[in-house]
Amino acid sequence: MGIARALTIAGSDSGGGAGIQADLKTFTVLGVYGMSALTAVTVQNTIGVHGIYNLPVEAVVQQIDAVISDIGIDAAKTGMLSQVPIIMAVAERIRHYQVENFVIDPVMVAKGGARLLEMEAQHAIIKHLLPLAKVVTPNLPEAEVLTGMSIRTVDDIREAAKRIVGFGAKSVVIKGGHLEGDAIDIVYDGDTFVELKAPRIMTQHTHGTGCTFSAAITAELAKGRSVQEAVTVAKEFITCAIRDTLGLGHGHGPTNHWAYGKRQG
Ligand SMILES: Nc1ncnc2c1ncn2[C@@H]1O[C@H](COP(=O)(O)OP(=O)(O)O)[C@@H](O)[C@H]1O
Ligand SMILES: Cc1ncc(COP(=O)(O)O)c(N)n1
Repeated sequence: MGIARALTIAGSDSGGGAGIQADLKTFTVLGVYGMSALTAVTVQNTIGVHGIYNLPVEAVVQQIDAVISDIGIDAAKTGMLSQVPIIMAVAERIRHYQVENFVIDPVMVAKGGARLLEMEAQHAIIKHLLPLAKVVTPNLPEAEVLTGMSIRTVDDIREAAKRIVGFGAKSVVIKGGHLEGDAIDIVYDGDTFVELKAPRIMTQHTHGTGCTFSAAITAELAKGRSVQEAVTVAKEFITCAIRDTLGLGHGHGPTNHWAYGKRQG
């Protein structure tokens, strides 16, 4: 068996903390060969999103075809998808190649408030993409948009998880990064609920946490791990990355993608 291979279909973050850059760094640290299909170029740093240039849908499809037909993949994930035609095309290619280990991070809005997905594209994610997902990783606001619910309590989170699995995703991780108290994520596979719990780290450097977390899940699935094993490693990975801060930039800085590898010795 050769090296595990993973593809990220996402936007570029020039600041290097989120998007394609976070995904490729995470794949690398976890020992997985990373490839990318770029959907958009963002002009971004730790202060905010200063510009967005979407790529033509053909460019996205051609990148996916080029790497899968030649190098092959063991898992794929999506991040920023921007527009309905890109979502439709990605869904079609994932179905065509029968990608089983498919992780969707339903990125909608950057931490600073800039929209990374058009409003009308939210429904396209539900209809075309979620039924293909092995794991979908919404944060709380994204889970609210996907379900149309307002989520306040743990019972609400469980109800939202059931609805999202009802859309056809095999499993869901609803991330509690936006709550107060411990950083608790709820995993649901249509059968059982599992809590991933870590202490909340007081820091403003959480740019790219969602990208990094979903990339770690993807990397572990690419190695043949189960969903439960993959989310457990990913939680450890993101907790280390937030804790061992790099302190870069003047705003919301990136996490430290090397921290987990150092921890392993
Ligand atoms: N301050 C924090 N301390 C510890 N864990 C955190 C913190 N902020 C986010 N996390 C964790 O990081 C992961 C990504 O969550 P979140 O930040 O909610 O995603 P997103 O970037 O999509 O908004 C989750 O596992 C969440 O619990
Ligand atoms: C290109 C790109 N993709 C995704 C995010 C979301 O980042 P976060 O993980 O902080 O929500 C981002 N800011 N930029």
